Amino acid sequence: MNKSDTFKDALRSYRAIFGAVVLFSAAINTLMFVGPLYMLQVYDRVLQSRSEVTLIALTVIAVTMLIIYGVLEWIRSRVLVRAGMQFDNVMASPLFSRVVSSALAAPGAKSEFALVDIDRLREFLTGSGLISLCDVPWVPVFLAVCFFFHPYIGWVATAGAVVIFVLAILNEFTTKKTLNDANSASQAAQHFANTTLQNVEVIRALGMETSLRGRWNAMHRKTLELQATASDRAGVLVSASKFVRMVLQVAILCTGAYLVLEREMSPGMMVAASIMMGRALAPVDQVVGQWKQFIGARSAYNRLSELFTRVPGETERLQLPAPTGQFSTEGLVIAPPGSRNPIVAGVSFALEPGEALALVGPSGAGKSSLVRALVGVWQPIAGGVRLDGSELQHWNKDKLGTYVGYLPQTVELFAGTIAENIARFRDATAEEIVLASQRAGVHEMIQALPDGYETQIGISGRQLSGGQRQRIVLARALFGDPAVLILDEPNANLDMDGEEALVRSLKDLKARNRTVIFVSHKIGLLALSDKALILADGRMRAFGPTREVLQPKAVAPLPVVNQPAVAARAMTVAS
Ligand SMILES: Nc1ncnc2c1ncn2[C@@H]1O[C@H](COP(=O)(O)OP(=O)(O)OP(=O)(O)O)[C@@H](O)[C@H]1O
Repeated sequence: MNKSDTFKDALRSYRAIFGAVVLFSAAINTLMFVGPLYMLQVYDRVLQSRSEVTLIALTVIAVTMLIIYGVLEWIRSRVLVRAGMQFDNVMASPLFSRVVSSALAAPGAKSEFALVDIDRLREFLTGSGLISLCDVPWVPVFLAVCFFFHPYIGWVATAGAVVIFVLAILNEFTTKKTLNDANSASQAAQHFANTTLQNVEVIRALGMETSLRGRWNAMHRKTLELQATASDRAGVLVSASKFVRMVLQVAILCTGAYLVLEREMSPGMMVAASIMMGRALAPVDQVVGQWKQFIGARSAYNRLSELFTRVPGETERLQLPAPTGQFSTEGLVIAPPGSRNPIVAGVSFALEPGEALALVGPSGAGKSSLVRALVGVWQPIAGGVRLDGSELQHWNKDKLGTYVGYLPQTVELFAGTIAENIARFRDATAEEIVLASQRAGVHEMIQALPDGYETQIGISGRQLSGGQRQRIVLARALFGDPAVLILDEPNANLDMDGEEALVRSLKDLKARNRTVIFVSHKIGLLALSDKALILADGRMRAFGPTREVLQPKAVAPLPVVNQPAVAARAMTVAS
């Protein structure tokens, strides 16, 4: 059962409000007749009869109708504002989950722009864009009234509407591709700038600013050039359509005056017809003016629709009992997201609660890739990973995160306080946070900071040292006391104190029957492992009790290139 199947399903909840807006637009457009009718009556009745009473009565009726018109406009805008909020309520959470899943499955797909797309679509649907669209069906009604005044008037107004509409279509054809290209170029430039700015220190230290600025400038200029081309083309057409409208005003009055002279129409009808044609052309004109937003909203809709189709919603899982920590893999084959070329193949092992497994192997052997599959961020292309006998996919994703603690090779912290980072931004008590940091042996270090647990850290915790960050990330992994801990090079940035704290944490985890898997070549840590798995060239070369596996003779024959590296590594750790 899917919580939210597709984007279109989610949009359906917006239908009732959309229906209300259409109804309001219908009432508002009906009240548009007040102006022309008033003119007609004043010219043809009041001026003819010279009756002030009629003028007052007509004016009172017209003003009353216009008050209703004003109130309806006001209610329509309030309804649209609330619709925007409801749209956001329905869409925001499923969209965010899909953006995360999409970024995992296709890291280069710039999925984060979906969050901008949703704003663009909402602004169109709940702003003047939708109002213009709702007014368009009234164009034929206003034109029919023009024909009712006189066929000549009707034809002039229809010709005007057709010319303005053709200009709108031309606008679409001449600017659509360029605007889309400009949009993509702008996204690419923004993505480049975002990723570049994450590495400002390297940029400054290595003197890369000029070359990177040149690259960004080129991308930025391309966007501007495309936007300028589109705006130039659109500008010609928008000016042409304004010119056509002015000419039409003259043409309609000219036709009306001619018909009055010919006694086929009253002067009141001439003025009313001119206003009526203005009403008929206004929505067409607005749509021409809104074209750019419309194209933007339509591309946003298409991209969101594609995202919601490509990334299915989270399937609701049965709540499985908290795991004891049995962890196993069978014939695991792993490829990076979006690829079918295996990086790691043939990994099978089983661990009982309380056992520690060391993953060893030369650089590029596939250890981090294996770890990504073990924590469920990469889906295996064959085989499976089981926690307490159930495939990882069968566990609720959020719950799995609390049962399996993870320390990635690249230490990333999020903007917030140390306490929030350790608590994984969940609601947590101070006791839970302190317990996790005590278990990670980092409580004293945090307390020694001027703001302690409330220390604000930037995106990558810049004011903390590499070792401090790594120890906080270990506390984050230990938060909630997960049954399984998977640590990718947990000692990479640690000093002696940090390593001692890590060894104590691992001993404590084992003593409390937690299952631990870690990547490391440090003898101090390997000594704590019960089992070892040697990975080389993406293949499992050996698995078993650490003492047996890390004897040189236990390593299966390796391809010529990697044999010396792994053998040397195995010799080192075994000595
Ligand atoms: N996202 C990815 N897309 C494509 N190839 C990848 C991806 N991540 C890793 N690889 C490739 O997979 C291989 C194994 O990389 P991995 O990072 O798993 O090795 P490792 O054993 O952890 O190395 P190290 O000890 O240096 O961290 C490498 O050849 C790497 O280029």
